[in-house]
Order: sequence, then structure tokens, then C-alpha cells
Amino acid sequence: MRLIQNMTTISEYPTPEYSGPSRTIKIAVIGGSGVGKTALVVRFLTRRFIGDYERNAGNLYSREVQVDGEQVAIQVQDTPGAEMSDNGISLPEHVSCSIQWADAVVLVYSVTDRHSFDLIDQLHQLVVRAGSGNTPPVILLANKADLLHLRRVDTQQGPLLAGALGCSFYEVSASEDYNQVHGAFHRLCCQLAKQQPAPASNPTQNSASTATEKRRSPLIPRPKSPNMQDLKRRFKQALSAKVRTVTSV
Ligand SMILES: Nc1nc2c(ncn2[C@@H]2O[C@H](COP(=O)(O)OP(=O)(O)OP(=O)(O)O)[C@@H](O)[C@H]2O)c(=O)[nH]1
Repeated sequence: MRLIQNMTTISEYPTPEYSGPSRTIKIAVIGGSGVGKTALVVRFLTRRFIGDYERNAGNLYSREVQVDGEQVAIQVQDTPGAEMSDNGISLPEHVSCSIQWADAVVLVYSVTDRHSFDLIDQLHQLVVRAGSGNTPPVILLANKADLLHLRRVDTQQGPLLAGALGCSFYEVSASEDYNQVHGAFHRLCCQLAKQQPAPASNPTQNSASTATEKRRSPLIPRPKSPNMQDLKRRFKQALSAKVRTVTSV
């Protein structure tokens, strides 16, 4: 339960009376199904790894972190997995909303899943189109690097693709290495913080979001609210699975 206490999910955006950090950074995590989006987000925000698997409909997580000495609120939108269909990419509506909402985007594929890698180019195009000339910072994460025997995407292909898309690349393992995952997200936050300096005059004004508002339609719905119960249930399942394993040894 300590895990839950360290991380909050939120149901509302900060209001004008919000008295927390002066800046909120909004990150959308998108990619194919089962590539480890939830595992990465939870790893980044709590240091823990979720070993069970359940499709998610998209949860919004929030946490305060230090970025270059400044206390910053981070909101991370985990999104449902995109799929490739006969007519091209099949994208839950929620994903498009999240792209519009975000100050920055994390594109994820799994090195064990060739299809998830093939989706990246199209997902990046969606991000570019949504930005209409003001593309947000994007990083590309290749996850599940620990599964060497299941690798389906060569190590050189990720950096090549990232170079072509003009974004940073990180090969990580959510299950094995917290530092890799944290480093990737943290550098993205630093990049955003540098691009959008904190407001001096009005501490309740959110500068990162102000810049993002310019490319957002007022009609874009908010990303889906979090489902804390769902997360708690998954942790309980994971814990009871571990207890079963220990007692059966
Ligand atoms: N070995 C290994 N397994 C991982 C890693 N990251 C995630 N997984 C596992 O991969 C499965 C899918 O992870 P999720 O985080 O649920 O993936 P997702 O992208 O959120 O999936 P959707 O909700 O379907 O979109 C889970 O069983 C995770 O435990 C990793 O780095 N290494």
C-alpha cells in the first residue's frame, strides 16, 4: 500500500486556486498494446514494477518531482494500446485526446514485438499533425530490453528511427532497470522545463500548459479520469501472486 501512497491519481486538472508547484508538465504515453506503457509509467512514478498484465483503458497519474531544483507537478496519461488494422492504424479516441492534451509525448514499442515498432512512424505522424506546426517534444522508448531471447527489433533500428523522426531514443527495461526509465522521463521533463521557463509573476499560472493551450482546441475532451480502484486491484493481484509463489517453494 506504500506504493499507492507515493503516487496519486487525479480526477481534475489543477484549478486557479491550486496552491502546489508553479508548473505542471503533462506527458502522454502512447504505443501498441502490451508494450509496457503502464509498467513504464508506474516504474517512473513509484520505482515499482507491475508484473501482471491487464489491458488498460487509460489512466492519468500525478506526482510531484524535482526538475532542475524546481518542484514540478507531473501528470502522466497512460493510454490504451494502438493496433494496426487493414485500413491503417486503429486508434482509441482516448489516444487522440491525450496527444492534444499533452506537453510532451513518449512513444513506446517493445523490442519483442515487431508490429509495435512498425506503428511508431504512424503514431509520430499523428503527434505532428495534432501539433499543427507546433510539435511537442517526443521521445522514443524501446522497452523490454531484458528479453534478449525474444528480441524482434534489432538494436540499431530504434536509434535510426528516432533519428529520422528527430527525437531522442532510449532502450529500457521497465522490469529490470528503474534508472533507465527514470532517466528517460526525467530528461524529457528537463527539456520541457528549459523550453518553457516557470512563470515569475503569477505562481499559479502553468507555463508549460499555457504554451500547449495554443495548439489545443477548446472542444477537445479531457483525457479519461484515473481508475484508482483498478490500480489497487492490480497491485493486490500481483502481491497475492508473489505470496503464492513464496509459500509454494
Ligand atoms: N520482461 C519484461 N516484461 C515487461 C516489461 N515491461 C512490461 N512488461 C510486461 O509486459 C506486459 C504488458 O505490460 P503493460 O504495462 O500492461 O503494457 P501496456 O502497454 O500498458 O498494455 P495495454 O494496456 O494492452 O496497452 C505485463 O505483463 C508486464 O509485466 C519489461 O521491461 N520486461
